[in-house]
Amino acid sequence: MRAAGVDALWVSDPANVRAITGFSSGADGKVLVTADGATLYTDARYTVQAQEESRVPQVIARPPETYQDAAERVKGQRVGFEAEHLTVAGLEVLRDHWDAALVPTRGLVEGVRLVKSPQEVQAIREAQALADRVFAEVRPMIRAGARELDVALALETGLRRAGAEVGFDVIVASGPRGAMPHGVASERVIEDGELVTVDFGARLRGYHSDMTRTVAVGTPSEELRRVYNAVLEAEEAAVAAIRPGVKAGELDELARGILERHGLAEAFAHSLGHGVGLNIHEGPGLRKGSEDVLAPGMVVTVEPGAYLPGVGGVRIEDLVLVTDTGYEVLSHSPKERL
Ligand SMILES: CSCC[C@H](N)C(=O)N1CCC[C@H]1C(=O)O
Repeated sequence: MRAAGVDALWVSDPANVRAITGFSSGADGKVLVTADGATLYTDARYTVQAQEESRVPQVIARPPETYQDAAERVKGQRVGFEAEHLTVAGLEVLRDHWDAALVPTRGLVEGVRLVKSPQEVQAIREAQALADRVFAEVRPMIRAGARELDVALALETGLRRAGAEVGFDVIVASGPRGAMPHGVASERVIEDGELVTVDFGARLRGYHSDMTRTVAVGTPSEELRRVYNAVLEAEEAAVAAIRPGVKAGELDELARGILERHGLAEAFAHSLGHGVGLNIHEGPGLRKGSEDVLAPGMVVTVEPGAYLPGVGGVRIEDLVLVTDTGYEVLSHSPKERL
């Protein structure tokens, strides 16, 4: 906050509210951070929950009382707000209520969230272990004649039964639908000889897991197998290069270079990966030109893909913890060798 030139910070992003306070209904809370500490603002629907969960003092109020209470604390100060999250209307409300200089800030709390605490790593590790178990149960369902939707439903039910939430809309993209990186499950029936991309995650105690496997149904064409093996080579090489001090952009470049050598540069339509935590997508960004430097305690995905419109696609993704000396792969579901 000092480096950003602010005396106080108004936190409105739900994941940042949760990260600072531990309050799990971040969307219905705000946090004011001042030199004296942090205060959670939420309303009477959450009195008991906030007392149970929050590690910072709470004020139970509804707007406009919320802003009036905070106004006393920020009078005459430079108060940062989260420019990437606060709406224009939200900013107008602050202007109406506060006698303070409002300063846009970016990524202050997100910067602290890049490196996970041991408790956060444990939640992500457990979420991924649970997702691995569910995938092993559901894997036999991925065969000719099954609908993508039914595979997704089985994964979702498995996650919920195991006590987790579904981290994001389950992607099950079979045959030509595999060319859509975000091909959420449809009514399409899987056919023999196809590749099926399955990308899903659990959310446990607020923390996400993320993993993709592309599975073969019967014997796919030589072209599809060639693409699969190229993506696997890129994925394994990028994972093996993970260690503290490496620039995230260099990992993307490494994977992209391998796919380029296989003639698949154009087919790799997204970045190599991203950090995972309270949000499914957070820093560091494993993308072209990223200057983010990996450090122990970061949890990232490595997920190169190749997407061929009208033909199909492949993505292989592991969830990886950056350790003091290198990396630990947290996702353990087997990867097929084609
Ligand atoms: C909507 S959450 C998608 C999770 C997935 N593992 C993922 O992060 N991606 C799939 C395609 C690329 C990458 C992304 O940037 O969305």
